[in-house]
Amino acid sequence: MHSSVSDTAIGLLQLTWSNAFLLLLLLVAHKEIQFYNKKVKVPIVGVPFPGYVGSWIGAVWFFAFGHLVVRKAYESRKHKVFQVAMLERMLVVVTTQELINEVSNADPAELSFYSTIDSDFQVTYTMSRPVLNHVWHLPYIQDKLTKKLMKSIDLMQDEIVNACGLFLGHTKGETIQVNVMETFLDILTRLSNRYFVGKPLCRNVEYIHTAKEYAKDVAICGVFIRCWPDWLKSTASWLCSRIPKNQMIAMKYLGPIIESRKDKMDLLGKKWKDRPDDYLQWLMEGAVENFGNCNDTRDIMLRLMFLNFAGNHTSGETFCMVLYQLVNRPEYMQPLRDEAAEMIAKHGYTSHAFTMMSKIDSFIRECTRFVSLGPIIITRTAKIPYTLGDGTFLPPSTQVCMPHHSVHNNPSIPIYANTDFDGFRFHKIRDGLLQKNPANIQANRTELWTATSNRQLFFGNGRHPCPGRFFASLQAKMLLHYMLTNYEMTADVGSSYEPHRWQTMYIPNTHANINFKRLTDPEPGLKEEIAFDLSK
Ligand code: HEM
Repeated sequence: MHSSVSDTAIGLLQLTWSNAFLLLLLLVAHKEIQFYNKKVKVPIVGVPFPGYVGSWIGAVWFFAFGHLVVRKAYESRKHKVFQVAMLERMLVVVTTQELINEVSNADPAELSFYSTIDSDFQVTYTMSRPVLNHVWHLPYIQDKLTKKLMKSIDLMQDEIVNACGLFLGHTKGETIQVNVMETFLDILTRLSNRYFVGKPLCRNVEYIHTAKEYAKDVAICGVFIRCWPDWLKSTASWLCSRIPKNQMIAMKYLGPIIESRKDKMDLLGKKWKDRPDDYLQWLMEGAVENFGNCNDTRDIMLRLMFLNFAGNHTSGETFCMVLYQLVNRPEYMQPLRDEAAEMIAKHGYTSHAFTMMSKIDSFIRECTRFVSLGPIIITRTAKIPYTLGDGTFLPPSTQVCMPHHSVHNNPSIPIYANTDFDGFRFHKIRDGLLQKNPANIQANRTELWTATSNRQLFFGNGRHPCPGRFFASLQAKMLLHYMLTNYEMTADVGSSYEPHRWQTMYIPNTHANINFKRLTDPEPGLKEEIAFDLSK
């Protein structure tokens, strides 16, 4: 019975009618208990009529048209707080700036981020519970990982040159058409893993495939497992065999590296001068700091895979979303190239030069505002009975979130007054400030993509803003700059660049292609390096 969820779905079709009926009954009973136990007294939107049957119809409707339900309710301005019916639970949405602030900044003992992650991704059955129970790995992301990238951008550049050469072509004049999602998930996973585990593992095809698929498998299995009552979850998780399989593959590669590094740490201690400077090493040293040793190889592997879960698909999907907008708006390409060339001429090929590329930052942020990765964000779970500032009572286990895509398109918020696409919207704000006062050194930091606030929610806000956002931002800018400089990118006339939208997700179109024509000669040694990597 060891098969993936999709295999299982096919297997379920072969079940007898009586078994299928029993399964359906269990699901219905589970939803009924969920619906009545967590009844919140706020208007339900997107349901044809109130009550249990209405919530079922609403849930099916929300599955298909969740983005429209949320947008319509937000734009109607009728409710400060509303709720929507989902297949497995109700979801409360707050809409005012005050309530968005309140929920983002709430005490985690009252409105919890980790309980949401646990319940959405069923962490106990997918990524392993200890990874969430004690998040000692977290500070290494915002602090060490970002700093490492800023001071060693040569590693990122080296990986970008290699990955683009391999996937997008390295012969001058050659045009290659690629499937964007597949290709850029591979590229982004390789780039991040250069800093997570270093070379050569970051170029190992099987490891990168596993690191890339991990997030998708966890997300799909999380949705599948959470539909079942608690007592059936471990049986349900038994059907999600791709996660243990991926963990085994990750262990096959990471286990020996961890063991050999551990031996050196034991042998040489602080005298080990040329120790690797990557996330894996920081994890091992963090384990020693926290527990006196790093003997739990599996726990270290799981934490590294957690980072792959958190960082790869988010970065990959965001980048695809940006590319789709760019090839459909080619008039932005030259101004982006010109600004990048100007900044590099002024500041050298440094992280500072990329910080100063205001137009690229603005363009990326505008794409994420205009398209986005889903209608809602920052979901929190009530750990205790909680009363919101407007008096709305949330029983324990209620999930509450905010409609970021609607907020980012709300014309009554001054920076979004004109909601049409304007790639240089945020650049113009910074430029305006500098025109008024050229000595204003803060101007360059205003309204950056990585900023978080109650009107810029893409990376979260309040207590749990994404700690990987500075890494993701610099990585995306460097990759985009390299592509603009070395390739002509054109839309494929046969492709649709509309995202797939369902329930609370927008996924950049997985079938879309883009044409890449190499404009420059390959970097010295690139052909040989790629040939060598491929021959292994
Ligand atoms: C464009 C890419 C990315 C996007 C859009 C994104 C978005 C987010 C969001 C929305 C949250 C949750 C905020 C909340 O609910 O309050 C989050 C959390 C998180 N992100 Fe990212 N992220 C990205 C890239 C990354 C990368 C590259 C890493 C790691 C290197 C990373 C690591 C994390 C972690 C560990 C958390 C959990 C934070 C915590 O426990 O407090 N993310 N991210």
